[in-house]
Amino acid sequence: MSYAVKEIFPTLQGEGAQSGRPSVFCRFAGCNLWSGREEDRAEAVCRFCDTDFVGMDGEGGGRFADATELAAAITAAWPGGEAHRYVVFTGGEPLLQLDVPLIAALHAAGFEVAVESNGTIEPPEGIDWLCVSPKSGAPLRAMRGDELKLVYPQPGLPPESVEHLDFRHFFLQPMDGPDRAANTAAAVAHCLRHPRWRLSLQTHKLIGIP
Ligand SMILES: C[S@@+](CC[C@H](N)C(=O)[O-])C[C@H]1O[C@@H](n2cnc3c(N)ncnc32)[C@H](O)[C@@H]1O
Ligand SMILES: Nc1nc2[nH]cc(C(=O)O)c2c(=O)[nH]1
Ligand code: SF4
Ligand SMILES: [Mg+2]
Repeated sequence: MSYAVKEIFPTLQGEGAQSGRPSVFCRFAGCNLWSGREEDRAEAVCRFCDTDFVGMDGEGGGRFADATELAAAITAAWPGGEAHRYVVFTGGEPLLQLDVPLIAALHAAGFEVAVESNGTIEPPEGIDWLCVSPKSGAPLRAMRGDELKLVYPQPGLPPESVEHLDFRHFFLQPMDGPDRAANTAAAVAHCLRHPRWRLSLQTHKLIGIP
């Protein structure tokens, strides 16, 4: 299978339990919950997205013919040595494209493989770190994983509705946008009253890195 990639870049994981970890981000093009076009946002299932995942025109983006070719590009973007290699597949929705051959090619190159998913698609075998971020109005099919990262608040998707699921970590991430300050205060208040939940800040935005 070939892969449509928006961008590939090294940075620190900004969110969740792996926050601060050196990573290569591979952002796939396309999502099943929004076209990515501003004129479609108001009618989309997911309306608060902070990301441009349209096209293949970003840094290191393009069409990759097979798993070997994409794994080589990700390896070339890794800034460190042979140890602690970590790739984060995101998007858009990475589980529209991530498959067993690509995971195998990255394992062969010495990477741990992490995924940021909206949870609507059953994940392939072999993912080392699965972050699921459910979306109100979308079916949730990935009901276990390493971290559940709920963008907060989402009308129709209260934390209580997902906190029984089989995850090691539960995070509330304040919804960025015009109400970010109020959303952050509300998330802090919820965590204090419901200590199963911890706060995830988008730390890359705070320090101005990608
Ligand atoms: C751009 S999404 C891509 C991965 C996947 N489609 C998903 O939604 O999980 C990456 C992460 O950013 C989160 N996110 C998107 N828009 C956000 C916003 N406005 N505020 C806070 N987090 C946001 C998502 O919930 C997800 O955890
Ligand atoms: N630094 C950094 N950390 C991130 N964690 C999840 C991100 C994403 O867009 O999936 C993201 C991102 O875009 N940048
Ligand atoms: S599911 Fe993820 S990539 Fe798709 S629109 Fe929502 S936040 Fe953006
Ligand atoms: Mg992001």
